[in-house]
Amino acid sequence: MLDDTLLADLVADLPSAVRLQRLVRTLREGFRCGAVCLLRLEADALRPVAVDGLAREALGRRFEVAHHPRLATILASRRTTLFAPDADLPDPYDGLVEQQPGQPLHVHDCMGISLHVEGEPWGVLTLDALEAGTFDAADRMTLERYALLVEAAVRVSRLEQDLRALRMTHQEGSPLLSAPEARDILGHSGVLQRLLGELDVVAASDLTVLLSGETGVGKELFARRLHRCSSRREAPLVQINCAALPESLAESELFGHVKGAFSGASTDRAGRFEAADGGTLFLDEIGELPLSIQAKLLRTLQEGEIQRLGEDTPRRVDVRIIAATNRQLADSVREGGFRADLYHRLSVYPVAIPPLRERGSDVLVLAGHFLEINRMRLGVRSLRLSPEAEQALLAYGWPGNVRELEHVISRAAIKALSHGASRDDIVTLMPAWLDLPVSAERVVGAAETPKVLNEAESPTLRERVEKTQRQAIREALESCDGGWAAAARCLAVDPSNLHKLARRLGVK
Ligand SMILES: Nc1ncnc2c1ncn2[C@@H]1O[C@H](COP(=O)(O)OP(=O)(O)OP(=O)(O)O)[C@@H](O)[C@H]1O
Repeated sequence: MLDDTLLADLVADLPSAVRLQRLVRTLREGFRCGAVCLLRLEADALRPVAVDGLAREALGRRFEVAHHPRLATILASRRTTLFAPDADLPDPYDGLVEQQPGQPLHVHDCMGISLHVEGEPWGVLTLDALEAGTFDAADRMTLERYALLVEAAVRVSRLEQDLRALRMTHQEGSPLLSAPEARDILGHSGVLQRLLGELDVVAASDLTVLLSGETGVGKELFARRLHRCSSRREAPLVQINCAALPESLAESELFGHVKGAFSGASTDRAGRFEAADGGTLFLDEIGELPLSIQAKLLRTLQEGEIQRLGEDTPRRVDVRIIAATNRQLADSVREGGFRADLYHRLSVYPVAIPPLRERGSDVLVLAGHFLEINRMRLGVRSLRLSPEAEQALLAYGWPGNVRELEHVISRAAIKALSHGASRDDIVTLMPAWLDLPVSAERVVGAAETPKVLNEAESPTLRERVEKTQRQAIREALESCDGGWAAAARCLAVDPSNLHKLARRLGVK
């Protein structure tokens, strides 16, 4: 019966995340245990990719193999490892297994097996039960048989991913992306996953990207991912925070200087543009750049050349720009604090990163990630959230977004310990430790529910790109008083190409 279900899912046309999720559910039902977790090996850590019976925040955890002897033991063997109920090795899921009222607090039976795909260790599968004696020698053998099916499911999912990446390559004429390894942006919500999909495509395009979003939404992580998924990934990603740049130093920081250019310039020095040559320059907090420097930046973007301070000859640079802002730059343009032409030049491909309160239960996945970091940092056996604390996190509005969540969890863990919680037990964080201000409670409204687009409704990539191109051309024309030559310069494209493109897009 179990074999039939697993085999049917293996050949069914399912998204890979759904296939793996169904697989762990089927195994949990088949083994009648409390929790099943499929973890993928990434460098020195195991990351859950599908769980059933564990708290949702488990998906945000990352278990360093060196700190989890049970997982290390499972990984080291090709056979099933069965831990005796009284084994004194700490269980990574202590406190994370969903419990029925009256069930014991700690996991009692645990077994697991390592998984190998194409001859390489891929990860592990673990099964946990809250009652001692749930697993016996026969289960051990059965798990070994099923491990082959799980490996097959993983291989199918991987092939599907490769195929999708390959299709994208043909459509876009770009090199194969390394997207599967770019996994540092945690979250499973539809709104985030769609954005990441879009980001991986735009990464390969070499377009200038303007990332916008509230403070703490992860703009820097997105910029890093864009670089990592681009053909420039082997070249440097150079970052500069425009808000921390005094006007007097900004020009030399960005473009460099020669000896004697100003008092204190004792040697020639390259600026960030030259440092990023061949790679990406990330201009963080671009909205804070002084107006005088904005003009120089615009010239560089248009001409692909920089001039070191004190030097006459320009130097060519090949740099992709990613800019980020937590301001409404269009408002800054209207108010005169930001140049319209630079704004259009930067927002060739604008990406709005949604605030945390619009990402549904991602807040729990991220909380799991920060709980695991704090568990290790503080040397606690297990750190988890009470159901009430989970509700409080889901209900809060997160004006400081992920950064605020990170601080809230770190603070709560320390408070719990300083109020007497024992490091050797399961430390459960209660709402009081989270200390969330009541004023920022989230108002859940229709606007916050991410709309799930079906295939028919969802615009294709080409439609999205064309829409953005149309908008960029209109805005450039508007700011150049309808002058095509000036608009072409503003967009850094050849005027005849601009005419052709505008005709094709119906702008002309
Ligand atoms: N999806 C995510 N997964 C994991 N960590 C995240 C995620 N988003 C943000 N973070 C973490 O939250 C913190 C804030 O992120 P980041 O500095 O990228 O935000 P930002 O949008 O650039 O903020 P600001 O506008 O204030 O500079 C960082 O520690 C980052 O690693």
